[in-house]
Amino acid sequence: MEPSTLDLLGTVTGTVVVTEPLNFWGGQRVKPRQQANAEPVFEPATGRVLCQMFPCGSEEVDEAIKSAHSAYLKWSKMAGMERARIMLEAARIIREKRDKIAKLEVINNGKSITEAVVDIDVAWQCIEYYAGMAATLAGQHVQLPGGAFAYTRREALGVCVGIGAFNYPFQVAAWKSAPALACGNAMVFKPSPMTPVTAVLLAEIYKEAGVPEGLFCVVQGGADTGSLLCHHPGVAKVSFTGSVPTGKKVMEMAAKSVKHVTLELGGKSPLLIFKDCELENAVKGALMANFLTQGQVCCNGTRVYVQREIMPQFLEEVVKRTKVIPVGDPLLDDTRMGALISKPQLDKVLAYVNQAKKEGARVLCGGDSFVPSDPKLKGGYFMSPCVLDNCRDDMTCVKEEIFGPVMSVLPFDTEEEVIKRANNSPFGLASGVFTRDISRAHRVAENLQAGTCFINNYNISPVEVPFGGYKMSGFGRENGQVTIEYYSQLKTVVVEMGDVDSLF
Ligand SMILES: NC(=O)c1ccc[n+]([C@@H]2O[C@H](COP(=O)([O-])OP(=O)(O)OC[C@H]3O[C@@H](n4cnc5c(N)ncnc54)[C@H](O)[C@@H]3O)[C@@H](O)[C@H]2O)c1
Ligand SMILES: C[N+](C)(C)CCCC=O
Repeated sequence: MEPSTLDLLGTVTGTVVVTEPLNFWGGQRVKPRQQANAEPVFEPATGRVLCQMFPCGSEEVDEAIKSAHSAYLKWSKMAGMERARIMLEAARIIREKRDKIAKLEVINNGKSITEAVVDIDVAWQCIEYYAGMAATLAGQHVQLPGGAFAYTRREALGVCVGIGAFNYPFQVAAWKSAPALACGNAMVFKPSPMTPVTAVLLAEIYKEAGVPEGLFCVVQGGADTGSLLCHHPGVAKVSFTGSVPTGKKVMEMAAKSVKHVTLELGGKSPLLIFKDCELENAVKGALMANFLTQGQVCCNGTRVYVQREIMPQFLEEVVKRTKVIPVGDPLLDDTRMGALISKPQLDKVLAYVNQAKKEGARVLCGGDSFVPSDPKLKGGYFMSPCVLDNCRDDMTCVKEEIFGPVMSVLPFDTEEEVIKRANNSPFGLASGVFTRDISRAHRVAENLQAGTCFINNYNISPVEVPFGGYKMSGFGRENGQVTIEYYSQLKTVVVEMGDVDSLF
């Protein structure tokens, strides 16, 4: 038997090679049927090939969906308490394997181990949270005239597809599968082709916990495989996390057979810092809003509006702290920023910084590619975190999602003005406000057009609270109680107790 990927992990950056199959259905890893279109997957910290990703074709997608469907038939008939018990066991196994899963996530994604450990914790917490909800799913009883009555049943949808982005590979798989499974659905999950290695671990964990074979399947691939999933007649719902352009295509494909859709898309979120804020917290909040996962976070507050009177103090402090962020080997405990996902992504982000300079922004720090002193990291996709000043609302760096460690800072004068400017964006994923004025904080939260508003903090997303977008950042929600509604449907049963009163 081949050693498990997790056994390979007593190791350091630059040494892991993944050779095991990364597809999973029918209760086991499945070898790719054809090797023709293999794509190399890179370790971002070194630029070395970590593994090959073999995209699934139509027969493989079909097999996975059939396998998921047969599991769904069993799983959806189980009591909520039975499903909960198995999901709690899955959460326990993830907790037990947390450090190893986190390590593999770092090797494939490039984020720091400190962050990856939190991501894996959030993943098991999400499964635990929805396990707790599985037994609470219930309908309503409605009394009708003449002793008749009706009741509602909250039923599963069937086979749901999850399509993930590269920035939170394991966590996204958990955020999608946990509510899906709690409601009695099965899921076929397709990770990003750049981060294929950890979703299959989740599949193995669900299996070990006792789900029916096929309940959580993994198919690998990019746009073509994703499109096969979105068109497949055996799929009831697509939950997509990714960019706006791809999200539009997913919605279009799903519309052809009227599938349910959840879209978790991109953002360009505003963070409003008022002069009455607690400045040190506001600076820390701005760093949290911009530099997690090398800035590749959908809800990042990348438009930082600072009230003019405190701009000099804010800039001095934020630049001082940005300059000392330790960038380097993501597997080291002291590292706080690892490598971007790919060379093209690094080049794209650096090009955004150059464009910003051409349009009149001033680089206060960072914005260059970075080569750590450790020779094994010389081929990695690192850059120094960047703060841009002199920004205007019409600049590309303020309008477009950069998806890299680049903070754009803009001055403002009044509350009314900054709310208008903050809302002048097609995106609406998140927002934030720092102020000591409690009335202002809630007024601003009410008036910002975004799915989340953080008051006096940023980028904390406990699994108990819903997460999702307004406007072009998408619709539907992940996490929180409400997500149950996005993975279930309501059946009404009407019961006559007397004779039929026919008009004919
Ligand atoms: N709102 C959220 O919760 C959230 C979370 C993470 C990332 N994101 C967004 O994701 C983007 C970055 O991730 P990315 O670069 O992986 O996004 P992407 O849109 O390039 O890819 C996302 C996924 O879609 C798949 N895909 C590509 N073409 C497809 C098609 N035609 N049909 C079906 N699937 C297809 C990809 O293979 C990948 O799995 C950013 O815009 C970011 O803001 C949003
Ligand atoms: C866990 N965060 C930081 C809220 C990120 C959620 C997923 C967005 O990319």
